Amino acid sequence: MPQLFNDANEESLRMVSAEPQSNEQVSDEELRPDTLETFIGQPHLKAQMKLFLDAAQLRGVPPDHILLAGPPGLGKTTLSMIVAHELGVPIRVTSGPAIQHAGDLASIVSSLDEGEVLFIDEIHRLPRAAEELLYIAMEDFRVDVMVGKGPGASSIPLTLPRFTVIGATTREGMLPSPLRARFGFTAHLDYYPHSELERLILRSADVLGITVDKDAAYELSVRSRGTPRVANRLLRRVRDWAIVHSLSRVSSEAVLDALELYQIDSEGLDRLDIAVLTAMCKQFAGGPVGLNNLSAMVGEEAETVETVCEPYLVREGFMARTPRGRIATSKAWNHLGLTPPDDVTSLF
Ligand SMILES: Nc1ncnc2c1ncn2[C@@H]1O[C@H](COP(=O)(O)OP(=O)(O)OP(=O)(O)O)[C@@H](O)[C@H]1O
Repeated sequence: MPQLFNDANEESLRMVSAEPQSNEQVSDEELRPDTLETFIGQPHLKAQMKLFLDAAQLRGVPPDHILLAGPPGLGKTTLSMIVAHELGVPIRVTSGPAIQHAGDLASIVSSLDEGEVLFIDEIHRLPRAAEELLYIAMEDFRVDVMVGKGPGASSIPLTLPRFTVIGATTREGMLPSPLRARFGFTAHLDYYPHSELERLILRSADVLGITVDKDAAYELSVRSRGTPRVANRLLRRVRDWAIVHSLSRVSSEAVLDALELYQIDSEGLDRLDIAVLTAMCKQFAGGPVGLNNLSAMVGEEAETVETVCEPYLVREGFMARTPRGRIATSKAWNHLGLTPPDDVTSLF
C-alpha cells in the first residue's frame, strides 16, 4: 500500500504538538507568568480563582484542593505555580507516573509544611494504592504509616499539617469519583482564541527580548492550534529565523517564510495533518474510513493519528468522526484545493 507520509519529518510533526519536547522544560519555565494578572486569557477561570484564593487568605486558612483539567499545553502547571506564588507558599511538584508505590506519596505528604502546595501532574495516572492514601491525606490530613511486616504489622496514624493539593489532568474522565469529589475547586482550561494567543505571543516576545510586529503575532496565533505551548514554540523558531537572517524585528513576512520552511500551513496544519486529509479525500473518496486503514496509508501509528492529528482536525471542522468511520468535510476538500463530492453531507 503506498504511504503518503513515509518520510515523516519529525521536527515538523513535533512543532505543532501540544506535548512538551524533552528539551523544552527550561524554555517553558522562562516564559511562565507568575501572577494571575499576567496569566493571559481564561477570564472566567481567573476571576473564579482570584475569588477562591482571596477568600482563603481572608479566612486565614489554606484553600481547598484544586483540580485543573484540560488538554496539554494550556497552562495547568503554570496556574499551579501561580497559586503558590499568590499565596506566598512553597510548591512541591510530582506526577502520577513518578509515584510508583503508596509509600512514595506517603513520604512526600508527610514532609509537607503547613499551607504548602502539592502539585500532582497527570494525577489520573497515580497507582491505585497511592490514590487511596491520597483520599485520606486530602480529607483528614492523615496518613497511616505501616510499622513492621507480616501478621505483626500495625498502622500508626500520622497527622499532617493542612496543605493544598493541586491535581492536573488531561483525562478528567479517568479520575475515580471519590478522588474527584475531594477537590473543592475544579477548573477546566479551554483552547485559547487567536486574540488571546496574540497577546501571549507579544508578552513572550518581550520576555525573550525580541520585537514582534502585531500582525506577525496574529499570523503566529492563527497557526498555534489554540495552545500556548505551541504558540511559544513557533515564536522561538521564528526568533531563530530572525537571528539567522539578521532581522531586528519579526514581521509577518518573516513568520510566513519561517513557517513555510517548517511546513506549517495557514491553519496550523503540518505535513501529517495534510497527509491524513489527502488520504481521506484522494484514496478513500472522503470516507468513511477506519483509523487503521487511514494510519497505514499515511505510514503512522494509529495512536499518533488519533491523538496528535484528529483532535485538532475534528475541532477545526476538517474531519468528522461517525460510527462508520472518519469523514473528510467540505472544509478539508476546499483546504486541499479539491472539489468536494456533491453528496459530501450524505456521508455523515
Ligand atoms: N495563560 C497563559 N499565559 C501565558 N503563558 C502561558 C499561559 N498558559 C500557558 N502558558 C505557557 O505555555 C507553556 C506551557 O504551559 P504549561 O506547562 O503550564 O501547560 P500544561 O497545561 O501544564 O501542559 P501539560 O499538560 O503538558 O503539563 C509554558 O511556557 C507557559 O508559560
